Amino acid sequence: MVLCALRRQLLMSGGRCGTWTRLLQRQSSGCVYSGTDGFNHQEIREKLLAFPGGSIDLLKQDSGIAVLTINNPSRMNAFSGSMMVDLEERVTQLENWTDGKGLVVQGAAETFCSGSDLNAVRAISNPQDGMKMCMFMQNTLTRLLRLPLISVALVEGRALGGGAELTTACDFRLMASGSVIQFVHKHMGLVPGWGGAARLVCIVGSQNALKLLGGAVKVDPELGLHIGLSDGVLEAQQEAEGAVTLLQQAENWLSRYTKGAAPVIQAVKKVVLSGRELPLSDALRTEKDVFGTVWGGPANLQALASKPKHK
Ligand SMILES: CCCC(=O)SCCNC(=O)CCNC(=O)[C@H](O)C(C)(C)COP(=O)(O)OP(=O)(O)OC[C@H]1O[C@@H](n2cnc3c(N)ncnc32)[C@H](O)[C@@H]1OP(=O)(O)O
Repeated sequence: MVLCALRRQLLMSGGRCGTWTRLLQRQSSGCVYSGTDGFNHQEIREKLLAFPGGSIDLLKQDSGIAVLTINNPSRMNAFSGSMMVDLEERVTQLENWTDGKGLVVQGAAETFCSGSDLNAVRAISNPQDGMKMCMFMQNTLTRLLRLPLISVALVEGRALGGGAELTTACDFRLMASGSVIQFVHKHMGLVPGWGGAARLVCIVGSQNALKLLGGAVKVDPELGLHIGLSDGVLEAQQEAEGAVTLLQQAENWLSRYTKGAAPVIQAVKKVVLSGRELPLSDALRTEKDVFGTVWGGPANLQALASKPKHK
């Protein structure tokens, strides 16, 4: 239905073929770039695999909350090329997880992620390869943000450069005390390229985004909360019996939004996503279609049978 609405809208406005094709593809695949943009997925995948190291680990749990771990501790969880490919594969697994409701994205060994692996960056420092890597990561992070799961980045230690961008590809961010999110790109003679600037503007507004990027500002938990980049602060507890780890705290925080049947939670994410990304008339049509998937469904019938009072 969304495709039909888009098609109608573009035909009526005399939309150009390229724009039309791009919009249709974007809606159907979740990706930003495809062959029509000169994006050769296989070619860039092979280039990235030439820079190995680390891994992206996925743990799907019976609770419906999965944990995705950026794992390259000897480089402060910097993204090697093979980790970029790994991330894409983990996102595909999550897209196919019918029982999924939530996702926590964390870094291994008490720090989040220090961005691109600078060794790989040095080796592919020509603009053509840089843009290919950037398209690959934009596609993957856009698909991550569009997952029908409610996601939260658990930021411990540092989230720098591409690591800061990764936090913006989650629905929420929780910062541990002492943690820092910093878009250090300016200090590297760069701007964000993994979609982090566009997403940051949506999260904190253009004024704050300009300050954060222009000043490469270190965002601590207090500033994060103040500008709306962070949705909560977590305190690490001394290791002892009954102590709750930061990951458990993040899962508890998320569970208030993931309580309930998976199709309903996934539907919640879909209607918010379409409201965020589509023009109003298309978002309304999507909302109607998603509504149709839950109306009269098992969770709806069960709720009706229990004669609820919402006091
Ligand atoms: C579009 C994407 C744009 C980008 O992401 S550009 C990359 C932005 N990130 C950076 O520039 C991070 C540079 N690194 C740093 O500032 C510091 O290493 C950092 C993270 C503050 C940690 O400082 P320290 O606690 O003092 O630890 P350290 O410097 O000794 O680091 C430990 C080992 O990790 C390595 N490392 C950290 N960040 C890395 C990175 N991004 N790529 C490759 N290696 C990285 C670092 O070289 C060191 O390795 P080694 O022990 O010297 O072999």
